[in-house]
Amino acid sequence: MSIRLGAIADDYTGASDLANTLTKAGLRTVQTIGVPAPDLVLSDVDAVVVALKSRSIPAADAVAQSQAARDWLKRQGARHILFKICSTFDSTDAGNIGQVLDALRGDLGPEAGQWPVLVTPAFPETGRTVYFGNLFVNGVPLNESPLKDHPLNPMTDSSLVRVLARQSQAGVALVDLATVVQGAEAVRARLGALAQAGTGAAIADAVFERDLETLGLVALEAPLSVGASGLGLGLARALVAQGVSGGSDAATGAPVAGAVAAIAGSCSAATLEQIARAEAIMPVLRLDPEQLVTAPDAAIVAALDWARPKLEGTPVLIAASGTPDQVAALQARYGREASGHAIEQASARLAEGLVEAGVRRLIVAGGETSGACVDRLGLAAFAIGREIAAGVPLLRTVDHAPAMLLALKSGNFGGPDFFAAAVAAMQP
Ligand SMILES: Nc1ncnc2c1ncn2[C@@H]1O[C@H](COP(=O)(O)OP(=O)(O)O)[C@@H](O)[C@H]1O
Ligand SMILES: O=C(O)[C@@H](O)C(=O)COP(=O)(O)O
Repeated sequence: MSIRLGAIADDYTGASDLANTLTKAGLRTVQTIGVPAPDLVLSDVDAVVVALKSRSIPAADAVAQSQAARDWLKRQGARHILFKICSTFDSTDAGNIGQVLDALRGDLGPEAGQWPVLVTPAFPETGRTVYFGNLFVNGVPLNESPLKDHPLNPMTDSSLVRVLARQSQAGVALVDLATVVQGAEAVRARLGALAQAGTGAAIADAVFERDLETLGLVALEAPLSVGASGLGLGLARALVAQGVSGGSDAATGAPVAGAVAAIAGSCSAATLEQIARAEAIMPVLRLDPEQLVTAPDAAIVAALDWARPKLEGTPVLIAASGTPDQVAALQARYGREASGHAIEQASARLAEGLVEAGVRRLIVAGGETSGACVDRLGLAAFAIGREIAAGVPLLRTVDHAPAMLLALKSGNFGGPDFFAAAVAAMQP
């Protein structure tokens, strides 16, 4: 069967966030891990989100993987492709949002000139709004928010027109809120004028969901857009209004028993608070991040020895996460990429060890961390279950024995009691 919407997500938590939004809006949605094998059978599916781990890899690799995902989605019939980026625009001047946008747009050939690509990370449900091209996180300019201290993509400029212009050759302009609130016709007119001027990409302001509905309607008329779950919401609502699906239920299935464990690799302010709160309800092991870099084998053996005897009686949480000062100190000693990569790989090996020890319900906090864990576990696709917190659905493995439930949490998402909520949502 033909799908109507294809999405390429640049990380796994972002993919499940988008899949959650599309499902809630009424599209029957599947999340795949990477470009699916040719034998994956899709039936009764309106939207597919291909999850890549391409946010913090060399731009050329991100481009190649995104093009492969786009080609697969188009073969499934997708007429519109959403490149799902982070609602906090996580990227560096080296990429990868602009470079992937340029490549996907370039592949459109002469058609590209008609369509400046709409770009907006706005996601009001989680406090991300864009005004005059500036991104606000819960009312705080991006460069003053906790994202300024992100271990891999510190965001130090809230002007997305400037940020994207440093990454893209497309020529970047703004569709301002005054235009968006006038409705779809005004946005079309603005994009038409930008196309005439040779502009290839437009950051679109959006503060409320109705702004994203307008943008989704217009974006759907073009082959490509770039945004976070808010734009996904707009696209989904436009499709549902056109009669696509309109009756999706989150996936249910046989209860999954087996031990429950959580791994945290996000160093976001939200996750640090969630870990502290989890200490009141479950055993929490705080790993020594330096040991994870210098002597990971010993650290992993010790952590699994700590966890195994507890798993039968209680969920456990194992956290590498550190404060901005601790992260900065580790990075000064071992380098940003090397320490991030080493800790991700150690987290992935812990996930594998926990599953070998009987864990069937796994919570992971952190996008890159989730990517590393899911890859190590060899999971291919997820059905989308009920929402645990805004942007975080319960995931059920597809075609995987034994069946597992997962929650892949973006570092920034979830309330202070997220771990308790996730454990409760996984109860049979
Ligand atoms: N204590 C630490 N010091 C330095 N880096 C860390 C530490 N703990 C985790 N990391 C790394 O920080 C990065 C967090 O990124 P990610 O998992 O994507 O979280 P988020 O969802 O908050 O962006 C990962 O590369 C992870 O390995
Ligand atoms: O759009 C968002 O904020 C999320 O879907 C997302 O992409 C989060 O990324 P991480 O914080 O790296 O998990």
